[in-house]
Amino acid sequence: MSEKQELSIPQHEAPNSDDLPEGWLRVGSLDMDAQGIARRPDGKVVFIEGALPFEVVSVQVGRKKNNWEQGTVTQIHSESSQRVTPGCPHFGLHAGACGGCKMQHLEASAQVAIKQRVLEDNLWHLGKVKADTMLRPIEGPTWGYRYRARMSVRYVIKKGEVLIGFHERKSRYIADMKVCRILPPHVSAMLMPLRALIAQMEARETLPQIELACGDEVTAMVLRHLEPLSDSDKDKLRAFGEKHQVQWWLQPKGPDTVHLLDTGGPQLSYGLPDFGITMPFRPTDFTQVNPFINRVLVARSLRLLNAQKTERVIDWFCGLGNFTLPIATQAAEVLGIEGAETLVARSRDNYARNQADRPEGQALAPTSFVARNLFEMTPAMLVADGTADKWLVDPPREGAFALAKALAELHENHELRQGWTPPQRIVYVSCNPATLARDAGLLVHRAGYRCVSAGVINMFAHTAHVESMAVFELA
Ligand SMILES: C[S@@+](CC[C@H](N)C(=O)[O-])C[C@H]1O[C@@H](n2cnc3c(N)ncnc32)[C@H](O)[C@@H]1O
Ligand code: SF4
Repeated sequence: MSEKQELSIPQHEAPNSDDLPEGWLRVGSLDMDAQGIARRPDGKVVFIEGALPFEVVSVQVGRKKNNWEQGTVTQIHSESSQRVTPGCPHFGLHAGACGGCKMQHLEASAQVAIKQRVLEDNLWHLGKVKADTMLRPIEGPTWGYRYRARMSVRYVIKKGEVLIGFHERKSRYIADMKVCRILPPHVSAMLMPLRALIAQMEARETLPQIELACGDEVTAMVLRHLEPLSDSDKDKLRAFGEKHQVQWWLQPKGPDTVHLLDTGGPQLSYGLPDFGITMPFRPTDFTQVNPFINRVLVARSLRLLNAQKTERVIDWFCGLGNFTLPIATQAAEVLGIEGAETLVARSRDNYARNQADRPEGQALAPTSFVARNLFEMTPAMLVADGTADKWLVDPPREGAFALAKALAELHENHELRQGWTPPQRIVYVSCNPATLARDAGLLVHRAGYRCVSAGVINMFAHTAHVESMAVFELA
C-alpha cells in the first residue's frame, strides 16, 4: 500500500470507531485485497483481513506503520447480513488456508457490487472520468468456472506425499488442497488421484508444475518436468489420462518446448456459438479463464461495438482472435494486432479454418493479423494502420497507454493525421481497473472522447480480481 493510497481513503470508507468499546472497530468498506477498512479513534486506518463492511470487530494487529495498521479479525461483535458460509473447506484465515480466493465469506452479488465500486472509484480518482451510465454487471456461475489454472506441485519427502494446488495464504507453501470449488468439478475430483499419480512417478521430485487448460470437450494438462521422463513414467501418465480423460502435454524446458505426450487425440478448442465460431488453441496460449463469462463478454462487447457491414474495425491485443473472428461476422474488414507471434499465427489459422467451415452466404469479412509490440505505439504507426470506424481494445494488466497516448497526440496535432480519422467508438475490456482508469483519463481529457458506459465482469468470482469494460464515443 503506497503512502498516497493510505491517505486518500475517504472518511465514509473508514468510519470512526470512537463510540465503540476500546479496541473494537467499525468497518467501512473493502480494499482491493478484500480487507475491511476501519479507522481508530486517533484517525489511524486499519486494514482487516476477514472483516466485512458494516461489521464491528476486534483485530489482532500484524503490521504497524505511522498512518495505518494491518491485522486479522479475531472476533465479530456485529455481523454483516451479507456474510455467508464459505463454499470451500480450504478457504479461511487459518494456518494452511488456501490463498486462491479472498471473498468467499461475502455473498456473490455483494462481491460484484464491491468490484463495481472499485471500478467507479478508480475511474474517478485516477482518470477523473465518470461514465454516463453503468452497465449491468456480467455475471455467470460462481463455482466451477476456472478453466485455466497454474498449479504448483511438490513432493514432500518427509511425509512421502505430493501436494498439488495454489499457494497458502501469504506463504510460499502449497496448500493441502483436496478439492477446489472454483475449478471445474471433474478437475476438482481429480486432485487426489493426481497427487497419487505424481507420488508414484520416478520423476516425482523434479515435477514443479501442472498447467490446466480445459476446452469445451478436452481437458489438457501440461506437466513441467526438469529431467527427461522414463518410459514407465510416461506409461503412468497415459494410464491416468485414459482413466480420467486428460490429454497430457509435456514441458521439458521453456514454453516453446510444450508438446503432446501422444499425438493424434482430439483438439483442444472452445466455441462461441452465438457467432458460429470455434477456436482451437494450445494449452499455453492466452485464453480467457472463464468460458461461460467469455461467451457473454464477447456478445456484450460486440453489441456495444455495433459494427456495421460497411465498417472497418481494429482489434488491439487480439490474442488468438477471441473478439476478432466474431467481429468478422459483422464488419466489412477487420485488423487484429497482437504482440505474441505464436498467437498471431494461431489467429490466422483459426480465421482460415472458420472461414472454410462457414455456411454459404455467411463468409467472414476480410481480416488480417499483425504482430507488434503495442507498448511502443506511435502516432505515425497509428496513421499507418489506417482509419477504422471502431476499435476493440483488450490489453494485459499494463493497459494500453501508448495506444491512448498516440490517439491523444493525433487529436492535439492535426498535422500528424494526414487524412487519418480517429475511431468513432472504442470498446475497452480490461483486467486492471487502475490502468483502464489511467487510459480513460487520456481518452476523455486529451483525445476527445466521452465515456458513455462502464461496467464490471465477474470473470473471477470469490477473488479480488476486477475485470471490467468501458465504452468511449468521439464527442
Ligand atoms: C487480455 S489478453 C486478450 C487477448 C484476446 N483479446 C482474448 O480475448 O483472448 C491480452 C493480450 O495482449 C497481448 N500482449 C501483451 N503484451 C503485449 C504487447 N506489448 N503488445 C501487443 N500485445 C501484447 C497478450 O499476448 C494477450 O494476447
Ligand atoms: S482456490 Fe480453490 S481450494 Fe483455494 S480457496 Fe478457492 S475454491 Fe478453495
